Amino acid sequence: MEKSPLPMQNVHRSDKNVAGKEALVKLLRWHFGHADFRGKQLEAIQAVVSGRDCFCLMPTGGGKSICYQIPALAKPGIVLVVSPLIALMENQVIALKEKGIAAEYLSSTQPTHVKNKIHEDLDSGKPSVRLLYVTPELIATKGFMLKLRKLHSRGLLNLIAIDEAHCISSWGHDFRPSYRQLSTLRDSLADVPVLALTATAAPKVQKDVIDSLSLRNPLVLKSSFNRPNIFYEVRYKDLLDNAYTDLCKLLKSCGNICAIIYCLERTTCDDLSVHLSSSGISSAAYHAGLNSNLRSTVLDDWLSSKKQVIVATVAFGMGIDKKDVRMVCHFNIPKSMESFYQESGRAGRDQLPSRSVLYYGVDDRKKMEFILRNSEKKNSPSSKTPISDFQQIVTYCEGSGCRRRKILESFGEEFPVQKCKKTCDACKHLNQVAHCLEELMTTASRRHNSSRIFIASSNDKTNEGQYSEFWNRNEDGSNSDDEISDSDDGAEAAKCLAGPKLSKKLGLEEKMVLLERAEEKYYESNKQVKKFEKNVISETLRESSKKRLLDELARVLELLAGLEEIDPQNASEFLENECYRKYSKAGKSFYYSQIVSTVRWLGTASRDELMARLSSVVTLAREEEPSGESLRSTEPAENIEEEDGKIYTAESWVEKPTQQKLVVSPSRSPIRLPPIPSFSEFVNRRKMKRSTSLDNSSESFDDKKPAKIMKLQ
Ligand SMILES: Nc1ncnc2c1ncn2[C@@H]1O[C@H](COP(=O)(O)OP(=O)(O)OP(=O)(O)O)[C@@H](O)[C@H]1O
Ligand SMILES: [Mg+2]
Repeated sequence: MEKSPLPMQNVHRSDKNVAGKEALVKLLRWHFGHADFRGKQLEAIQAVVSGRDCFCLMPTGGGKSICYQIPALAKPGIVLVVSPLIALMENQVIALKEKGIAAEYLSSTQPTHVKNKIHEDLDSGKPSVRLLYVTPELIATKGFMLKLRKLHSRGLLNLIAIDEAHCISSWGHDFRPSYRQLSTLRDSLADVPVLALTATAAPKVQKDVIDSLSLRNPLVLKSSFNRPNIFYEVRYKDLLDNAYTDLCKLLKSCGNICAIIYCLERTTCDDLSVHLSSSGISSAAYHAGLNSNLRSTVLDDWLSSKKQVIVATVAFGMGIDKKDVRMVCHFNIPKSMESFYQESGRAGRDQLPSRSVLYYGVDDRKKMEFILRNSEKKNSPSSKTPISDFQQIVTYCEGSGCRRRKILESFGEEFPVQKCKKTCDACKHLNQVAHCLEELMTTASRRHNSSRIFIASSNDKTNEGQYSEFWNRNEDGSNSDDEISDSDDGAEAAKCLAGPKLSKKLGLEEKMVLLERAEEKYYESNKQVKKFEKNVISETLRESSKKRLLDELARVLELLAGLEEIDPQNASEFLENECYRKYSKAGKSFYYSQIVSTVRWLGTASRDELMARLSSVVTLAREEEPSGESLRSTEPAENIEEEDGKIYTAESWVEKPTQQKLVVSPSRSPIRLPPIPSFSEFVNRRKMKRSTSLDNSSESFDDKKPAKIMKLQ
């Protein structure tokens, strides 16, 4: 739809009019339909329109885009917008075009003829484009910089807006090295005003951004980071019978809402999504482990409200502009207050009442500490200290007192508690939260003594007992910090959002090459004695795994009263032995993944499923130890099935529970071991499985229980 040019002609009459409130409000109403400016929008616009640099700190969803979109309409010429994600650029350009505003973006993903057309327009004496979105990489090219200089020399470069400016800072949560190259802008285009926009409130990031972009006497605008429409709440996993069930109930109690659930690991996303779907909640998993087509479908379904709940890693992040997200839930503790704020801030962009729920667990905390300490060790001492950032979010969860205040204080903003107006659990249910914290202390110390804690201690020097799915991926050569930030996923997500046409083949092939190399490396390094020793499943590890299973079993049996026939000690040994039998050859990564899956299964298994799987232990408790004869005749069927190419997971046991009463002593069973797949076999199976599920995904994504696979990528 083309808008009449009337309001623009009005404001172009004189410079005074250009920066005048009345004229700017007119543009806002005319083009965007908003009644008035919000927060500091007007100040930012007036500053840049009158030629001053500006640093604009506004919360997520605060309306930063308007701060450079209105200047593009207020003055002739072009506003150059630097954006970190193609998806972000594309979304904004589409939205602007729908409003009749001439906007374009330039990226390597566009067809050449489209790019050529934009360049022709820029080279013409009177370009029609008002907002040009580009990547930081393009700015760094000589050719494009030359073009900008030409535009500038013709008086056509109005403003340079750096969106998501925190990406320039290594202190920021989304550091992009390519943003560093933007520092050359000031040298080349000295007198073009620069507007830096971010929702990252940390003072060190702010300073870094201002210094890196060489902003001159910038107008620094900071809006309050308070999001009054979000209710903040923490739930304590250690005090819940089952966090999955709790989340399910919570979502159901809210009706058919649109929600995001953030998880640390891809497997949790898959698991949780299956669990929610089986409980009748329309949900889908989203993470970097899915191929780009599937991610695109999941995202489209969620954006169009076909799916209500998206269960994602932090790959699902920047640039997601869905206004009616009513709940953001962190199923695992995030790595910093900054991340938490950004992610929870995706709720309630329409300013309507929304919720942030964080499920806090002591195990999760220890796991994250472990990962962060590892990444701290890898980084140089001068870089950021993730552990100290992490402490803030731990205090948010473990401390009493207003949650909102804790968030705002961590950003250096003072916030009197009475202003919270009972919009966090700690202010609304003071006694209840205090009671939970007390109980948490007792439970945590009891559990610590019983050594059930997942990662024994973050300061522990030994490797034993510190294995998580993250640890597995580390072992396979991946970078744990990448896993937390899923930093590559940003670009992947961008490609995915920008359209299925974008290099999907390339991604897969590249991935395959990398995986094959990883496989070669794996076997090569396996030749080394040291590495081999590292991969051996030690007795200590087996003991700690048994304990972990025992603790979970004891908890489950207490919950499901009436299962006295199952002796937890025997049962935990049986389950551990199952894992050992299957994966002793493959090494501790495989073995431990299986233990983790089994523990997870125990947490969700029904009475019948438990009885079916542990039937041999039940019998064992009542029967005499069998003779060697009977051992051979009772080989379990599920192992034979697995040789037919099934993926070896705890879930495959769950889906096909044996009805046979196995009268076997687990430690003496002559059961045939399933073949251990090579790395590429494993990956190929995954690939085949995915493409099959992709074929069926449109009609039956929900109905299918995706087979759980071990984390190797
Ligand atoms: N003055 C205004 N009045 C009403 N709505 C507004 C106003 N300014 C912006 N909005 C709306 O607020 C929403 C968020 O705007 P925008 O995407 O610019 O936020 P942002 O600050 O860039 O957030 P993020 O940090 O997530 O990128 C949009 O839907 C936009 O239309
Ligand atoms: Mg924005």
